[in-house]
Amino acid sequence: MSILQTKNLTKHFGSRTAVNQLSLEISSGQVFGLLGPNGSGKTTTLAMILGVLQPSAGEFSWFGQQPSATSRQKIGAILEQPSFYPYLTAVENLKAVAQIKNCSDDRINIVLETVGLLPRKHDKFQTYSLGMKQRLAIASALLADPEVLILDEPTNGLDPAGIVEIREIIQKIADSGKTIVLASHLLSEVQKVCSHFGILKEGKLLHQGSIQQIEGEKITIEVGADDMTQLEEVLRNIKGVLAINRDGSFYRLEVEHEVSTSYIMQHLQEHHITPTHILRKQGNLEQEFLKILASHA
Ligand SMILES: Nc1ncnc2c1ncn2[C@@H]1O[C@H](COP(=O)(O)OP(=O)(O)OP(=O)(O)O)[C@@H](O)[C@H]1O
Repeated sequence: MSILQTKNLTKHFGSRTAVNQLSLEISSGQVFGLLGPNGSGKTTTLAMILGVLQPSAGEFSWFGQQPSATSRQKIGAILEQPSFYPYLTAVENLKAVAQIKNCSDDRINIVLETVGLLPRKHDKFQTYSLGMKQRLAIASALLADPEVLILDEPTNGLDPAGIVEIREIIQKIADSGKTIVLASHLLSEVQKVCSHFGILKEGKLLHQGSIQQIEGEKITIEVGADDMTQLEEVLRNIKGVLAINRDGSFYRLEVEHEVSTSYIMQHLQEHHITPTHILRKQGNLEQEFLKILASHA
């Protein structure tokens, strides 16, 4: 089921085009990563689909319908760091949020459990670490039990342990059946947590696809040796090697999935070749990202 569809969504700020004819589709259950460098239009896109910013042109629909107050109620979002009261506890802060959102506060313990803050629920907000503050923000976005959760740079400023915690929480929320849209400039974060992604550059959507498709892509093995001519001859006769391309001091081989480095080594040893370099690489978002950016340079 289509959760969000945008058609030629555009936002101009004066003469600057922050989002340029963005058309994308997000389906139910996806964890969709909107990926792009700083200033590429991620926050502006999220602000438009949340009804915070008026698009200059284009349109979008939520749950297959025109955006409305009812559709907005099914969306939980953290666009900016929410302001919590420093002297209130997590529970007291969430009670205040429930009042503002006009929703019941009977899910407070459930959402605190989801973000791992139950044991600290009676501690004041000001005693929280940055990671805990971010987790409380996610809890507040989940309070009204939304179908969709929207997060802008959820791991910004966190240390590696904090990043892992947020990633696990996002995974848990996704496993519970919610659709998640997150903006990030961190490739590894998007690859680890997202099922689908879109790449924005200067407000334009360059690519939209699934992470699985990238990870299932061709395997490459880099091999170098002192005698590159002899190496090439041997490589050409190895079964499972699909293509050989020279890249500086090594060859980049496209290989079938079962081909391992030890299999290549075995063949090289039979011909008394000792590689100076051998490395197996599976398709990853970084390579794909660079390829896509290069093709739009
Ligand atoms: N209110 C505004 N007025 C003028 N220009 C703006 C405004 N908001 C954003 N912009 C510009 O629009 C472009 C896209 O900004 P946006 O914040 O959407 O990008 P982003 O990908 O979210 O980047 P970041 O990761 O830095 O937040 C930038 O050039 C930015 O300077």
